[in-house]
Amino acid sequence: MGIRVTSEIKPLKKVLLHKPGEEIENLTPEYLERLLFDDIPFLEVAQKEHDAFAEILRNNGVEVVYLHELAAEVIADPQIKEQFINQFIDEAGVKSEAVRKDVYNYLMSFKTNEELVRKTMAGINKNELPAIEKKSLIDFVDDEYPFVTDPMPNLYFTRDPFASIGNGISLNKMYSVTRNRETIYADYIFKYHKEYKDTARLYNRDYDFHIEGGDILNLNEKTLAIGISQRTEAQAIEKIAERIFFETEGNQIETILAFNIPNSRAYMHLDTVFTQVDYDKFTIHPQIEGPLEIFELTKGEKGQVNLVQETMTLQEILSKHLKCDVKLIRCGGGDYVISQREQWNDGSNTLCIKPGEVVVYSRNYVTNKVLEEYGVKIHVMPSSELSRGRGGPRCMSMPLVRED
Ligand SMILES: NC(=O)NCCC[C@H](N)C(=O)O
Repeated sequence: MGIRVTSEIKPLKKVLLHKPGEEIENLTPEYLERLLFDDIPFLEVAQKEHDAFAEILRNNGVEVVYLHELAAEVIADPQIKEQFINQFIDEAGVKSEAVRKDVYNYLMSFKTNEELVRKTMAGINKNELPAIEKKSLIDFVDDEYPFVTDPMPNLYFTRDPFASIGNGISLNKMYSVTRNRETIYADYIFKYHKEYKDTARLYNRDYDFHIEGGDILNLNEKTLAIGISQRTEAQAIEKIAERIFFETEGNQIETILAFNIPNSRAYMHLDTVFTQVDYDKFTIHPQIEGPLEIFELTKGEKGQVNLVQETMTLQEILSKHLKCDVKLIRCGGGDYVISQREQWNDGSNTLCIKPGEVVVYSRNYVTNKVLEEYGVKIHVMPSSELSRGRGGPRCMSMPLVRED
């Protein structure tokens, strides 16, 4: 079936998740900021919350697939496995030949490929490897840093490393060093997995400019919204526009809307500040109502992308492109303190599983009540630990198939 996603709201059929694992237990206060966390979640509870999320999806007819399982299926081929491990070691920045050999042997020693993949995600502590016989200078220049390969604690935000667009994907170059390593799994899945290897790549991880999946919203089959944000550069949007309009086939996108949003962590991605919950309803961070600077990119003549700059409110721009009178539902209702608090825990980051039905975090109870008042059906998931990573249900899911 491959990838098929042309909307934010049509019935969700298949979704990619990653249940957080030991990578979370490899977070320490010193390195939190670099690893883009604000706190250390309690893994056992985070996993239970994540299972509850997956259960809600399954109970609503969604097939759930896990990142480590797809990656393990790919490396069932011994040659691909060897290539994967070597590339993983390169990208983890392991320099010493002796340590590279140890990491290679260690990863090869796992009984199952799922365990191997999980270990690459979790990070390898120095004390897991045999003490190396020091030969080259680099082996002597030891330091206090505990890891040979860093953990990837943000992997449970499957929304960001790649994004489904029509029947293609954008395999992203991420803003941060830590998250860039996450895209290796999608790289292998979209190169080698029998179900996904023919998927068109509308962007690639080796391109120059950064773009992340949380900034990419499929408004409808003809309109894509992308945030120019802390995580996504304007040049990346121009590049993906060229790929979509001129260099790839099979998508129906006619307009790309580039939303210029503030460059700060509070507005990390476009889906941090608004998500669609029904044909004509969005839940939003109250401070994003605008007027906003928006650029409309369309297919021009002779391989040129046409660009029109507009200043419009969020309500006006969404109504124009969705051809209906869009209602914006404010996170936290109208109250300043509540909206700030619930926005901090991704109150406007919902996962729509069919028009008018969304998965939400329990802790955003004020916003959730407002959603119900607007007639939106909510599926509430527990949220005390997962929310510490600063992402909500949309961030924690990558739709692979939505009904047309
Ligand atoms: N789409 C999203 O907003 N994803 C949340 C990502 C949170 C993660 N800690 C990050 O900073 O990248």
